[in-house]
Amino acid sequence: MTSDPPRSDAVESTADDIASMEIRGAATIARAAADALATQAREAATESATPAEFERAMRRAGRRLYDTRPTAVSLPNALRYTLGRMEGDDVEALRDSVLAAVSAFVDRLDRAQNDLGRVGANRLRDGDTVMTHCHSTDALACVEAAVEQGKDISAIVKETRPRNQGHITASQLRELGVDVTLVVDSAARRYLDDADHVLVGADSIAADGGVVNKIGTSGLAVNARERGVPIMVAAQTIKLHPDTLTGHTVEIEMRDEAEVIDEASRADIGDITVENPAFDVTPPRYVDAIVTESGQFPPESIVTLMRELFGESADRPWEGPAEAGSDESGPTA
Ligand SMILES: O=C(COP(=O)(O)O)[C@H](O)[C@H](O)COP(=O)(O)O
Repeated sequence: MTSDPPRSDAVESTADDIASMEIRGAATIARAAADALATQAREAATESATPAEFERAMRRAGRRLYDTRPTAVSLPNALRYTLGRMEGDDVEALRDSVLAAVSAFVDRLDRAQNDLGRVGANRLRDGDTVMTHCHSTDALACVEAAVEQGKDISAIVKETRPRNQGHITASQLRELGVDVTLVVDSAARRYLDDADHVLVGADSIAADGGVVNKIGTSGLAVNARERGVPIMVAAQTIKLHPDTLTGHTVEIEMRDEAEVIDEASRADIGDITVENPAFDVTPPRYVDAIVTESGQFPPESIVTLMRELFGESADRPWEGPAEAGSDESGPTA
């Protein structure tokens, strides 16, 4: 029986932080996972006697990161990009290939966010008000670029229960000098009359143009459409979910009920079921534009971009041959 290669502390702590949402948001998760793999590669290079052992250590690390949260496809796409470029005949070459891939991936993330910010900013006019939901660095990049273009932008920020990521958005918008009005989620429809755009990010975008984002996005989009407010989704292309090309659906994470209600209140109420889905799917017909680093797209045409980027299928390089005694046994999907 082969024993498992050691996993870096950086991988363990990054995985724990992603699961507990210390590290959160699709783009930030992708970057953290890539950085953790770089550390794993450096450590595995000193610990592995053979190239096969190195590859196994990397796959095992990838699998640990993959298993943290299921919905943001930026995470498997980060693993795909970095582990998919692992190559070489000896341990040093393998290590260097992973380090080069991580560095290229992180550069790409930075560039993609800046580029999509400029595309999104072109949709915003001087004096516009955006309504936001949750906290999206891609969405904020659009506002930041608009402000840099000298436009005066205001924001109505939904608090985003249960974890109030709207507070992070409000604080970062204030740092940009944007006027912010914070509202509870249920006040969104009332305040849509004051908004010129709904501006949200995405955790995953399906081949049919459906947008998976923080729970509450779909209701906001339906209300916005009814009010005639355009819905703009800011999402770099690592948010495109290649598995949906072959008919797979995106798994929606269900989180702990303790995020919704404390134990004492629950005991007072009596025997109830509490559900806490973290994300929902906004059908493409409610989305006006998906803003990416490659330009803006109507949701229906996102499939073409997805095919260009991924072909017809997506590899899962964190999955290797099943090995006895290992926790990296074959595909689960
Ligand atoms: O839904 C969320 C975050 O959910 P959670 O807080 O549960 O991770 C964000 O809108 C997207 O991840 C996009 O973020 P970004 O644009 O930064 O990738």
